[in-house]
Amino acid sequence: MAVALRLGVQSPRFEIRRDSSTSLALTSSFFSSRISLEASIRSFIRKRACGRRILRVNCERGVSAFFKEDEASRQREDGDAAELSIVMKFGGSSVASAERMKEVADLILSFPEERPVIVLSAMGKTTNNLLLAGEKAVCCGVSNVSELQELSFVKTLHLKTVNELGLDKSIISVLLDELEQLLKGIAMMKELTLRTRDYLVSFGECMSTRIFAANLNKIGVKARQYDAFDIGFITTDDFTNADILEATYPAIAKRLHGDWISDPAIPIVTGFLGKGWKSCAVTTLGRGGSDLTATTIGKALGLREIQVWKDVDGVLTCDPNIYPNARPVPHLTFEEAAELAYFGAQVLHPQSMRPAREGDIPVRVKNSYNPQAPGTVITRERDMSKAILTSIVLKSNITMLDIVSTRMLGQFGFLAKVFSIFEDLGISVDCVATSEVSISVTLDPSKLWSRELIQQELDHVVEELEKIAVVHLLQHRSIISLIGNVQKSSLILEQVFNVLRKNRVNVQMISQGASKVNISLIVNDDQAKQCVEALHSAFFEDGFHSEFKETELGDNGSPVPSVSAM
Ligand SMILES: Nc1ncnc2c1ncn2[C@@H]1O[C@H](COP(=O)(O)OP(=O)(O)O)[C@@H](O)[C@H]1O
Ligand SMILES: N[C@@H](CC(=O)OP(=O)(O)O)C(=O)O
Repeated sequence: MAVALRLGVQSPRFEIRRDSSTSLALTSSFFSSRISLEASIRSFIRKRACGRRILRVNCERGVSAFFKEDEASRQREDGDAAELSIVMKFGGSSVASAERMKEVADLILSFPEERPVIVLSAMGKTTNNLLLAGEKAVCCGVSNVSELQELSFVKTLHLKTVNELGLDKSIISVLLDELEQLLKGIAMMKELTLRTRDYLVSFGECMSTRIFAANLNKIGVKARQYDAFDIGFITTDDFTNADILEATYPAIAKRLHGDWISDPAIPIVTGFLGKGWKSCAVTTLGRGGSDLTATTIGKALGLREIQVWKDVDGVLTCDPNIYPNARPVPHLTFEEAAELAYFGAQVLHPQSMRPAREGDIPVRVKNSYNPQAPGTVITRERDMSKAILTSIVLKSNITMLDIVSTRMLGQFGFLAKVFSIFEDLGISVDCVATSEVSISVTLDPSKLWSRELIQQELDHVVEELEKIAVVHLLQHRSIISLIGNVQKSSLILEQVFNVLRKNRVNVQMISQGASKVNISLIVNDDQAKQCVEALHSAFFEDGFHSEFKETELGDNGSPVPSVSAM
């Protein structure tokens, strides 16, 4: 039996067949007559409920019917009304010029079977230049704003791109004028607040997306530009480091999905930006926040995959700027990727894994300069049986505090008191090592990403802690985080200490993350780079896995057949 639902001219055609591969929840009396059904339908709406796709068909006289669909039958039977399938995020390095914008457009079109949502960052180094222009505007005087080198850079880059793509400069000229006005306002006020800073950097993403969408339309691919702050990205009012609020998910799903159904066009969304729920002002999600925009859209729309396109062949075994021999890591779990990002790997925004993990949507990290490279796939689980070390992350310029209780051994409540001081002062802690009477902690240098832990704040912490303990403040330290299989921690640590001993490096603190994917070592800043190089060579280049192939014993004491460093 085939039941065809044909909707009016404003709605796309929709047809459902009742066969073995389609599960429909219908009441037979309702579908007794195909003719009356065709006549009675007014509208339909697709949504997700309990992890399933539901089609709600609204008929005359308020009658509604609900259909449960499986993905395969929906794809097959719903050709022209197919839903958005993936999100593709391109970072600043991927869209740094007109040439790059063309290449990215070609790249998107090389996946004709996909119906992507595109998220873009600002072009190249635009964000940094806008921030510098803002800082200089504070003290340069209103009449000198137009001459600011950074403003000229931003103007020239965008106008040149528009020109080279053969687009009308009116798509960005209003924004460029507004930007200059804003900088003059900053110069007049002699002040750059965090709120103004967010508004200032938002011009980068607003311009890149307008240019990209206009270019797609010019080459005949229908695209629609969106400013994230206008379509439901609702955030906290923590300017420069805002958090996405739950209300965002239904709001952006409704807007993007609704527009797509009524008039399909590739959505081009500004990364990094949101709207504060109380202030209604533009907010940003922290540096590199476009990754988070992409994963948020992925979860909101229940997409099949989230792709983040970078300028490297995926997540690498370490930062290629620290050690050029780094290699791509083929597979990571959400946990590993989150830990890696949190402990300083610039490649992913620290919060970006959360929506992907909650929606259980795979994230693929790819290279827009080398699309053939397989990249890194990040999923909920992976086969850890052969995994030892996955990646090494270095975070420098860390402050460490050694806090020793002045009270007797056995005094309870010491840890609680120490942490309540951090809480009161709003200071977040990275690594912790404790004994009954002493505690060592490292302090997050980027604290909330926006302001450095300034000396004044450090002095304040020490002053408070000295009321209950003897405190040693140790600066210029580095955290080397070893992301991997902590089930194999003895093996990892044995190798680590061999390497460090050979290199005459003393570890000052060691901490094993509760997440079970991270061992952190604290060393002096001036020894850190050399340590990372030596550790990378030992784990990824010097036949570490084959060496252990022969000797390593499994959990039950029997030899482990083979091990690999990834
Ligand atoms: N472990 C790592 N793996 C890959 N890239 C890393 C790693 N650590 C740091 N990076 C740096 O991150 C950069 C890619 O991230 P990012 O600058 O955010 O790209 P985009 O601006 O294109 O989104 C790389 O060019 C590389 O220098
Ligand atoms: N443009 C913003 C947001 C961003 O995500 O950039 P990128 O994807 O180029 O790291 C920044 O520079 O922080």
